[in-house]
Amino acid sequence: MRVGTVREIKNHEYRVGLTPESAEELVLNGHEVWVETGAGDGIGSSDEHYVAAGATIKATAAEIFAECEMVVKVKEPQAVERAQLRKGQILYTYLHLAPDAEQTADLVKSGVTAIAYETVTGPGNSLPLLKPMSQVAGRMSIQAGATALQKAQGGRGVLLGGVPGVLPGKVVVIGGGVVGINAAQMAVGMGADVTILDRDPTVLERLDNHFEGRAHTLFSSHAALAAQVAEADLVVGAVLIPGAAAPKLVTREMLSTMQSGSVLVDVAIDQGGCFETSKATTHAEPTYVVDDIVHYCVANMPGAVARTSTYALNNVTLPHALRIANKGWKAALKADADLAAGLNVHEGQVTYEAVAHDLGYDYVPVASLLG
Ligand SMILES: NC(=O)C1=CN([C@@H]2O[C@H](COP(=O)(O)OP(=O)(O)OC[C@H]3O[C@@H](n4cnc5c(N)ncnc54)[C@H](O)[C@@H]3O)[C@@H](O)[C@H]2O)C=CC1
Ligand SMILES: CC(=O)C(=O)O
Ligand SMILES: [Mg+2]
Repeated sequence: MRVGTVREIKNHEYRVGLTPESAEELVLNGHEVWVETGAGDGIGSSDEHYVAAGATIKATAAEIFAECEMVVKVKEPQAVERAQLRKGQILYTYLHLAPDAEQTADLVKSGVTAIAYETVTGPGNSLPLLKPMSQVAGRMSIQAGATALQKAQGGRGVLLGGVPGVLPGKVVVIGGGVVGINAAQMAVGMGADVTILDRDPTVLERLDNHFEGRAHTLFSSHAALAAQVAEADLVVGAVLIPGAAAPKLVTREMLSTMQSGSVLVDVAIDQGGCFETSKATTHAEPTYVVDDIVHYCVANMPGAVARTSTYALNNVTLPHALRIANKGWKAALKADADLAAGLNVHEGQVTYEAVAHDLGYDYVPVASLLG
């Protein structure tokens, strides 16, 4: 199969779909790999690195979209990229379709076979292709929040760890999954006062055991959440209902109960965000203020630490990319129900139930396409 990867064009996105090492593995499996010139610059991998791995460098993304049977990316295709997708082509990348009607409509129209990293499953309902980026974003959320809390950034001037004789800042993490535990880990490490809310008793128990008293856990009722948010210096939004738009848990009304200059970091923004006042921002302009509360809502946080993130991402995406390239998408999905869960759109049909439900498309189960 001819597999291609392009330079990412989302704002300040420096990751790349295939590292030179991944390109080499595809080549060793008998595939042809095309790479857009400069695609690896953001991770310190030059065109020469890719050539040494056996890949062919192409001058434009257009050649790759036109000629490759599978395009491996990181972020959802932008409008100019979507216009180049076509029937018979596989797109393998993050998509986050449920909150993105425009992208979904374009993918449906294009006829492309789109496999979303974020809905590929693993043992015990895990999301192994989302996990490493959630680890990165969870850890970064506290760095981002701590920076935003500084006065010059519009924050209320609180140092999360406090100092001897002054109380630490209060961090509230909503959602205790992968993002949540990594955020809490960083906040605890800085010496903040940390509370994690979740609705899943198993998750709460796991967190309680993990932190051994260094973080509090709390069932995420509306009332408990409202009370915690009112007292927080930093709130991290880390909920997920797989594939679906995030529930709006922090309302605009709740902002008025918070202290001026407090900070909201909405990591769940890629699924639409879990604060009513969230709107996606970019690394170039990561924050904005609503009702005196600083909002940080960057949808591609891991892009800022592109080298760490690209290698972490390739570790989990490459094995499936190899299976798809070796067997073809249909046989690969038929052989692996976890990979089949990644198919979101195929030849104009929406094959992921939560996306179909949220955006009003007919739902076509993947199994019905595999024969
Ligand atoms: N902005 C960015 O750059 C990135 C964003 N993400 C996003 O972060 C979000 C979280 O991802 P993960 O931690 O991997 O998901 P996860 O599935 O590991 O954890 C989500 C948690 O939310 C909990 N939850 C669901 N409803 C809740 C409610 N009403 N109150 C409290 N908790 C609730 C679930 O029980 C679960 O424990 C996802 O939307 C993911 O796409 C991930 C990586 C990068
Ligand atoms: C998960 C995601 O949206 C990202 O890594 O950018
Ligand atoms: Mg997005």
